[in-house]
Amino acid sequence: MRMNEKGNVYGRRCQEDGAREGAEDVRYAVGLMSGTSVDGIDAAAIEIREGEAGERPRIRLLSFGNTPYPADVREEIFALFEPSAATVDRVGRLNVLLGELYAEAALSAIRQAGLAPEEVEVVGSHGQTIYHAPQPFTSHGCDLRYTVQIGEGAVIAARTGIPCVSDFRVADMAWGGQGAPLVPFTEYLLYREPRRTLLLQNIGGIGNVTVLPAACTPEEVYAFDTGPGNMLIDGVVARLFPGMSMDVGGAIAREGRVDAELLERLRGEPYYGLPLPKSTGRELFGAAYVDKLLAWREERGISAGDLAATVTRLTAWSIGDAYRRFIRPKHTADAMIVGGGGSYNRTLIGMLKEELEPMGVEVLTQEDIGLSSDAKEAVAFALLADYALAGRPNSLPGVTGAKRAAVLGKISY
Ligand SMILES: Nc1ncnc2c1ncn2[C@@H]1O[C@H](COP(=O)(O)OP(=O)(O)OP(=O)(O)O)[C@@H](O)[C@H]1O
Ligand SMILES: CC(=O)N[C@H]1[C@@H]2OC[C@@H](O2)[C@@H](O)[C@@H]1O[C@H](C)C(=O)O
Repeated sequence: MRMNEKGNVYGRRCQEDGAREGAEDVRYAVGLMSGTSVDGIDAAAIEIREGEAGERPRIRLLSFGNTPYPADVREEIFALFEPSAATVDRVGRLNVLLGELYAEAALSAIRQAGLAPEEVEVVGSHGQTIYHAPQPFTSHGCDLRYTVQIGEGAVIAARTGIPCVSDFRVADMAWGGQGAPLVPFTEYLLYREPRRTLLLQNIGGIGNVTVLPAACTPEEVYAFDTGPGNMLIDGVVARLFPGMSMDVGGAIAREGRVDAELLERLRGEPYYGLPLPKSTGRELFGAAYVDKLLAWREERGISAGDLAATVTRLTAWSIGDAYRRFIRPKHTADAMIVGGGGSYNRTLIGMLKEELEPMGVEVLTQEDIGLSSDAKEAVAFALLADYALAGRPNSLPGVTGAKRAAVLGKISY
């Protein structure tokens, strides 16, 4: 497991705070996240201290690492995004293989944290989304929606000897919700402030934003997917720059020129205007969308670098557009804190500042506030699992559109 530099820095900060406390008032949990960018397995070991009633829990990151997927596994995941290829036997095989890889990543994070598996109360594993269908369809008089995350929790529990909470999204859908985004529940717990309205923007494969109005109650939080995060940038770079899977630091886009006409066409995507709540994924912004982009590039005769610059600008624009359209009419934000791998794309962050700072929103990254952009979602799934294991509701129905809050996650002992 490659330890993340920021995770180590955070770990050192924790050490400086003093030795970890005894087991009575402290719990340890591990969170595993494999997101839509399919860059591998993020694993975080955290310490949770329960506050007094009404207080927020206090979290410390003890270790964090990202284990890239083996190349053949990554290829198989991408293959299964295509529903006709995702036959039951292929999905079944990958489900148990991912369970094994997730268990290894969890054990590695536990070792790095200096813990023994017996000290860890729960592993929360998001799994790998291979299909997400939040728009309801009707069958036999029932309104149905579905989402598929694989990486068998029973395998994780068996290999680690620790209860595992997995498959979080389906319970929210069972109550009529989008099943996403789920991280806002933890953002409400950990980031809300009495005087400032904050936007927590994740730029992973998909982009999603959480609005935490100053002194908000859980009911006042709202969140939604803004559109592509790094998905189009990665898609274009992988197809046009052999051997590359991302625009490291935003170097390619920095050299390119935005094609105004293509940008205008891309802004017309209906998703951006859809009302809340809403969520999206590779079903819309995946391989078929990148094929379309490459065809338009040919048609307009623009360079590979210009296409990368154009989709980077589109991504920043979609986040600014989401603020203008859905947030500013209700709340004036003081700051946006960006997390996810997109934080490391300096060109994207620069463009995001150009979008938001003229509207008075300061743009910061998780690192700017002393945390880790990489670790944030893995930490969130550790905390969601801690709630699930205790049978405590861990969802925000106002965010997902569900009829009620629920205990999300299935427990494998
Ligand atoms: N140094 C870097 N420079 C530019 N981009 C980077 C860098 N590091 C990571 N990224 C981008 O971040 C992506 C991974 O982000 P992240 O791990 O947050 O996504 P995810 O969790 O898989 O997605 P989601 O949150 O949508 O489920 C990579 O695919 C890449 O595009
Ligand atoms: C179905 C699915 O996996 N959705 C992811 C995806 O990646 C980002 C965005 O789209 C968000 O809605 C969600 O993940 C985060 C972790 C969430 O649920 O908050």
